[in-house]
Amino acid sequence: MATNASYASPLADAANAHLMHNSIASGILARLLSNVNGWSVALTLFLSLVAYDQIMYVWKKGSIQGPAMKMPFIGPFLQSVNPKFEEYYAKWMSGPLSCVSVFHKFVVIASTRDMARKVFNSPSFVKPCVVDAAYKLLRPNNWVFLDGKAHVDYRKGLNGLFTRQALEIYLPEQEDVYNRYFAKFINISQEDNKGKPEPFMNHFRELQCAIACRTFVGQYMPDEAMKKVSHDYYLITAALELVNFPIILPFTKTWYGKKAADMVIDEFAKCAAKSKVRIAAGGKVHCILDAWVKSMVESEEYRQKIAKGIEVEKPSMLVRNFSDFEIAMTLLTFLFASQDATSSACTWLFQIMADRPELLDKVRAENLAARNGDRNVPFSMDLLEKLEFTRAVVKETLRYRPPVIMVPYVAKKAFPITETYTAPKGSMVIPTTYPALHDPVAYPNPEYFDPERWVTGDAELQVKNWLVFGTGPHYCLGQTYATMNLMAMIGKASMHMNWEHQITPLSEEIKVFATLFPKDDCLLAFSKRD
Ligand code: HEM
Repeated sequence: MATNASYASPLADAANAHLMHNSIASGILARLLSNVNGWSVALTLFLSLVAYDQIMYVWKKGSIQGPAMKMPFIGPFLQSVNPKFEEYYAKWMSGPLSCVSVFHKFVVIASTRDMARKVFNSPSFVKPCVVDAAYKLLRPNNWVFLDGKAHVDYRKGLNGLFTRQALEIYLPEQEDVYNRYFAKFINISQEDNKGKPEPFMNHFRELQCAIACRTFVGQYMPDEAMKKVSHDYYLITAALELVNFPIILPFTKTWYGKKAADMVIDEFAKCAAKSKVRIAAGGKVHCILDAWVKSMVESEEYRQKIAKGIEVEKPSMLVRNFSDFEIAMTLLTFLFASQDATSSACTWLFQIMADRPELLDKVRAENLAARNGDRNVPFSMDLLEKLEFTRAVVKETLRYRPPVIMVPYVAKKAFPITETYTAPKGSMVIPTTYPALHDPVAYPNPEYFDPERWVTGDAELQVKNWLVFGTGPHYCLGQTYATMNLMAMIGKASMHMNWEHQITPLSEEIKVFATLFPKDDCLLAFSKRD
């Protein structure tokens, strides 16, 4: 039957319709595809990624200050390669919280004192991340990246290396370095330069590296190795930009930095091996490494006696045994934390004293009086503690030109910094120190260098603003040592040397090389003081 013959079930109809649609669609697709080539696919993909990158940026930025759009992918990467103090300053002034996005990194900057303190004091939300490249250079399993209890426990084992009693032991090594370097400075200025000033920033970097190495590892490191560490450390600093290219490419700054860091770890590991032998043989403690190794030996003896059931007094610092490599990694963090900051403070201190002779005269008079008129009296903690005005000069230098202006942290989870803004998980959150230290309420007339504010003024009471060494669980381990070292340095220099500063239009301008330095690298000429 024709009707029956023509009968088709609804299913069959649907299948036919589907086939028909398919053939139409494949026709359209074929026509579209005939216009598609590799380039248009790549372009579409690229534009989608650009759009995704922008949308994510705008979403993360939320209500805080920052550019409305970001430069696709790289953001202000080129600016961060050569950071300018003025640009940072403008960013801090733009609002209490502001942001940038460089490559995949979203960065939140906490500018005001209270915002900065909030970040420093929120260990349940943030942990230090240093900068990206630091993980690669210092190694990801370095103690400075530990968090929470593991960090507190590790740090407890290091605190004993920086007590007043311990710091006193390291003074003779430091005095020896200052004697040698001051003689060298005079020689450079008088013999090589015939009294003409030259930039001293790099000499100060070498001096501070020598001080650090002698304090950390004493005489275990030969002079030649120390010079190499000082020279190559420059490459480590150069590698640590706020944001680096994500992978280490050969012959880039990070590549050279990594090689230098490996070399420094290797040198420190050799020192650790030597110290273990010497201390085991009953040698005296001369440096931080010796003090640490000694506490390992004492802790081990204690554990063995307790295991045998012998009652003994617990050592003040109970630590486990560390391998030479572990010790070397930790010493590298000390160098990493100290080298740039102390070099910066040292450079400003010499410049500021030269530019303000009336203050240098006061430092001189105080140092001579504390040494009972004999300028050759060696360093001691008693002596340093008498130097009230010298301490004020050092503190004012650290306030006026804080070496560390920003401390990168990373948000471990979404971090509600204010009621209206939450930093997304994984973002870099950076508390700044400069605005708090130049806050006119805490430090009236903040652009004026005034040590008296620490003596007769109330600067000492402004503890909330004193962020030079950070605050919270990661505050600077070396702050007492650093302050004492700078006091010892400038006091001793004032006893034995005169120095002239050639002021240029760039002397008071600030350049950022990890820390702050005068833009002209501080042109000085030293001479012997009779
Ligand atoms: C003028 C010199 C120095 C300045 C301005 C300075 C400043 C700082 C700052 C701002 C922090 C971060 C603190 C935080 O996150 O709350 C820090 C951490 C640290 N500093 Fe210093 N520092 C100086 C010298 C030194 C020296 C000489 C050492 C020597 C060992 C040192 C060892 C450390 C260590 C180990 C940390 C990390 C502490 C931790 O994570 O627990 N610093 N420093």
